[in-house]
This record gives sequence, structure tokens and C-alpha cells, in this order.
Amino acid sequence: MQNTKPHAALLASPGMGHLIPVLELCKRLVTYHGFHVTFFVVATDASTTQSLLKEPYPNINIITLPLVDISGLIDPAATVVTKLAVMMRETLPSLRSAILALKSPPTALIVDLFGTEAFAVAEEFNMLKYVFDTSNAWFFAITIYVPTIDRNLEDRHIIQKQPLRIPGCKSVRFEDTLQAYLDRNDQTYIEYKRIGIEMPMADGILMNTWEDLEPTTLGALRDFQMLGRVAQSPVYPIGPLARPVGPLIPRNQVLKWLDNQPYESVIYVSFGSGGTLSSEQMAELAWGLELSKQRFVWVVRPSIDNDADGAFFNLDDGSEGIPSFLPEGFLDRTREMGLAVPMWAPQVEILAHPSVGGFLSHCGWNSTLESITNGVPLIAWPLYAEQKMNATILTEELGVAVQPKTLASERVVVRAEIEMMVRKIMEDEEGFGIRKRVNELKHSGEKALSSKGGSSYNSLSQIAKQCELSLHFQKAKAQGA
Ligand SMILES: O=c1ccn([C@@H]2O[C@H](COP(=O)(O)OP(=O)(O)O[C@H]3O[C@H](CO)[C@@H](O)[C@H](O)[C@H]3O)[C@@H](O)[C@H]2O)c(=O)[nH]1
Repeated sequence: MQNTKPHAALLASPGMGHLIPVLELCKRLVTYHGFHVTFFVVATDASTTQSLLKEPYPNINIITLPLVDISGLIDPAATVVTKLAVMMRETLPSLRSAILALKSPPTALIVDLFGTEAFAVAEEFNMLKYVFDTSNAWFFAITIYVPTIDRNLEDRHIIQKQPLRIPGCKSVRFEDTLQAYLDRNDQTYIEYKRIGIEMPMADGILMNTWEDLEPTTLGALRDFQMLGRVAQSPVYPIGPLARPVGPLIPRNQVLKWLDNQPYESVIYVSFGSGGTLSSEQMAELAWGLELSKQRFVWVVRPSIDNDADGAFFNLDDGSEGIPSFLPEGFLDRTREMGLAVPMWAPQVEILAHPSVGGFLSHCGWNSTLESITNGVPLIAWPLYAEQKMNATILTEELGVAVQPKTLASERVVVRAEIEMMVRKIMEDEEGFGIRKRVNELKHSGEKALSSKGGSSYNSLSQIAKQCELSLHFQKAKAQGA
């Protein structure tokens, strides 16, 4: 059969924060740009990943690469970044074999930031190679810039704690900087700087942002007098790619509860796929929610300093399941006001529910986009990775979030401040302004994705054009040979 459609192979690193946006990109390539798509995922035993991949995705060929044992290659205390980097490196031989085994050779390989070493595989098979930054442009800017600066400049930022000036972009305060830079003796630092060097080697850099969200940073990345000399490759903002509401039949009990709550009256509290708090912080958060007298849905995880088995409570268990770090009687007193959900909740469906009016979030970029695309204002509670930078974008640039005076990662945020922030976004005059801005952004994101000339739609169309040209070129070469 003559292959007329371009064929893209996408590779996602483990973790819902990467898997979800790469899967959304697969869907858009198939639905709007006529691609044939193969989606490579690295096997994990995480139930969230398994249930995500169990859903039917028409015209996406999902191939699971075998789980690699990296236990002999890393320190048991290695960071998530190091683990992911090593895991993706060790996966390369099976990726190569899997590509070789495909009936039609892919035209392009698209990887997330942990997959840049797979560019060598793409080159071997004459494929175009792209990197998809599943976060924003400012995060990409610091990631590619730091490996190019000299030791003195780096010292000023990391040791003397001065802001890092990035040509043409907003400076990054030391307090907000990427965790990966903080310990030069850690493998994370080395892996992260390598990634920053490899990303610009792509034929194009896709980002989960859009022109109107980050015009200054995107401008700097295209300007050869500014950061363009480091980025080198064209940048393609293709977002906001956020998971849409799924069918969820039968309707989940959280959603049923939300059905009975007033419009925009509930604050949703969640810290992404892996975030947890200390037990002291967890107790303050519980008090803050209770004192605010606002309705809530809280996804509760074990605290980081309390790893006792069963440190979760289940609504069905009543008081039996109350973990020690929650204030005594909290569940009873808030029974009418809130739901505490153990471990995992259907986040997109919750954020899209009309009863939800606020989101206390760790500011992972997917959570951020899911909030914006549903018009929900945020309380920014960054924990790790690039989340402090995301929180700064949300509060200082976009004005769609409030955050504690001192970062939650620096000290315990006390109940009075939590109460005040929750009230602010849920019922106060300032909160109405924030809600208005987040709704404006929601519309701006919809416009960017529109197939009637939206900027993100056009960006992805350009990638499609490049792939089509490459396909024609390869065919012509094969026929001439
Ligand atoms: O109970 C839950 C918790 C999470 N999610 C989903 O899981 C994803 C989580 O992604 P994200 O909000 O980005 O958080 P992380 O999993 O922490 O994401 C990692 O990857 C992101 C994208 O690169 C980075 O921005 C983060 O800092 C990094 O920690 C989102 O789609 C959520 O909707 C649920 O559905 N239910």
C-alpha cells in the first residue's frame, strides 16, 4: 500500500505529567493534521498510566516498550530527574528495535525533554527530530540558557543567589530557580544540563504554550540577538494541550457530590501526580480549609514525614481512616462541606464541573493549563521541578492566581493565610478580577487552537508541512535509486 500520510513516532517518558500532554499531541496530529501516529510509552506498573492507556484512541498505534531495570545504574536515593534520564537512556535499544519493526518507517520522531538522546536513533533512520517541551517557554528558556553561561555567571545565580538574567526574558529569581541546578555534585545537575544542550539540536521545538500567553519569551527565543542564538531551532507553541473531559461512566462519586453543590462554590485541592506535604503542613491546610468555610474537594496523599501504611482516609471508612496528621474531628466537622479523596481524583472532570470555582495547585504545567482552559482561578502552591517559575508566571505575569507571601516550599504556610487565600479567590472582589482574567485566557487558548487560523493550530500545520515534504523527498529518493 502506498503511504501518503506522514507518520510521526512519539516517545513519552514515564509519569502522567509527560504522558498526558504527549498523548494529547498524538490526538491532534491524527485528528487535525492527517498523521499516522505511533506512540511509544515506557512500561510502568503505575495504575494511573495503565488506566489512561486502556482507553481507546482511534488511529493511534500505542506500543509499550519493556520496563528497564535501572537499579544497578543509579543511587537508590537518586532524584526523579536522574531516574527518568537513565531510564530513557536504557530504553534506546528497544526503541530502535521497535522502530525497525514498524511496517511503515516514521517520518519524524517527537520526544519529550527526557528523550533527547533518542535523536541519535532518529538520525540513523533519516527521520526529522522534534522535542516537545511539556511545560512553558520560560522553562525552556532557562533550560537551554544555563548550559551556555560561564561558571562566574552561574555562581552568581546559584551560590550568590542573584537573579539570573536571560536575554530578552524575565529574569529568574534564585528562589524560583530549577531544583536541578542547586547541587552541582548531583547527577541531576549533569543530566539536566545535557538535556539543555540537546534540546536545541532538534529540527523544531514544540511547546505546550501559545503566542498570546508568553509573547515576550517566545519573541526572545526567535530573536538571534537574544535567546535565538541559543535556541537555534524554530520554536512552535502548540498549546494549550490539556486532556478533555472523558466519558466516566458510571459517574464517579466526587462528581455526583459536585452535582449537588452551588455554582462555583467548591475549591479543588491537589498536588499533581506525585506531590505530598509534610504532616504539619497538611494539618495547617486542613485548618485553613475549614476556617475558610468554603466547600472543597481535597486529594489527600500520605505526608512526606509520615509513611505509615494506610495514611489515607477513605470516605467510606468514616473516622477509622483518619490519618494522624489531620486535625482531630476534621472529617466530621467538614462532612457537609467537603470531600477528601484518597490518592487520585478525576481532575479534568472536576475542574470542568460548574460547581468548582478555585484550584489550590502545585502548578505542574498540565494542572495549570487544565485550570486555565476551564476558567478556574488558582492558589499557587509550587513544590518542586519548575513549579515555582510556573507560579510566578501565574501570579505576576498573568494575574490568574494568588500565592502565599513566602513559598510553601520554604516554610509552613499557616492556617490564617490559607483561609485568607481561599476566601480571596472564592468570594472576594479581588477574586472576581482573577476569575475574569482566567476566563479571558481560556478564550485566548481556545482561539490559539482553532482550526480557523489559530496560532497553535498553524504551528502544528507547519510541522505537518515539513513532514509531508520530507516524506515526498524520501519517496522521490527511493524511486530514483
Ligand atoms: O488526582 C489526580 C492528580 C493528577 N491528575 C492529572 O495528572 C496530571 C499531572 O500533571 P501536572 O499537573 O503537570 O503535574 P506533575 O505530574 O507533577 O508533572 C510533571 O510534569 C509537568 C509537565 O512537564 C511539570 O510541569 C511538573 O512540574 C512535573 O512535576 C494532570 O493532567 C492531572 O489532571 C489527575 O487526573 N488526578
